[in-house]
Amino acid sequence: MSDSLDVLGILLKCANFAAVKHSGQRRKDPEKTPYINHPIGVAYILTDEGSVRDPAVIMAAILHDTVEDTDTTLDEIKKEFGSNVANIVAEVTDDKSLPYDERKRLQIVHAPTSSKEAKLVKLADKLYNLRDLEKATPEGWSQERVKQYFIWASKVVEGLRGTNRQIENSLDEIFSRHVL
Ligand SMILES: Nc1nc2c(ncn2[C@@H]2O[C@H](COP(=O)(O)OP(=O)(O)O)[C@@H](OP(=O)(O)OP(=O)(O)O)[C@H]2O)c(=O)[nH]1
Ligand SMILES: [Mn+2]
Repeated sequence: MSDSLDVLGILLKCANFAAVKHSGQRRKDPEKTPYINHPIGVAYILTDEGSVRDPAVIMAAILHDTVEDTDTTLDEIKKEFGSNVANIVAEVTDDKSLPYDERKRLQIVHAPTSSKEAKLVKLADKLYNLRDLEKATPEGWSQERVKQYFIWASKVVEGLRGTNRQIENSLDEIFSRHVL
């Protein structure tokens, strides 16, 4: 009982931390959805669709864009949530100082050698973003850019396979509609 309460407490600490860090940020959809909907939704894909129960993976999912997109540092994540969670977040964090094309290329290169925990977060992140892309075109994106994102995401997912059948099946359904 006290163990499960500890997990609940730490998960809500994570959700609160991410909400504070992402506050003020919006998604690129026409409704300008609060950004926090994305990390919460990625974590929910893992529990609800992927049947993932590892708290470190769920915590990393909630935190997965804080270092990339806010002033959060990996040291801060390590201090608040431990090195296990911080290491997963590090694996799913792009180096924003690199040019766009290089960042995108490195995701394809690094996918196959990622840890299982990082692969799970990456799979759920891609599934969430591809579902968003099917719903609405992000502000300022051309149809060609949308098409290229589907193709690029399918290449990243190639390197993440053999990790979670349910999530991979959902991704394959999307790719069958968009990637020839
Ligand atoms: N589809 C979609 N994406 C949106 C929306 N609003 C924000 N995003 C974010 O945009 C990112 C994809 O856009 P890009 O231009 O390719 O990437 P960039 O932000 O790294 O420059 C995703 O980042 P990410 O989560 O770090 O993932 P990834 O693309 O790096 O895998 C996604 O979360 C939206 O309305 N729809
Ligand atoms: Mn993300």
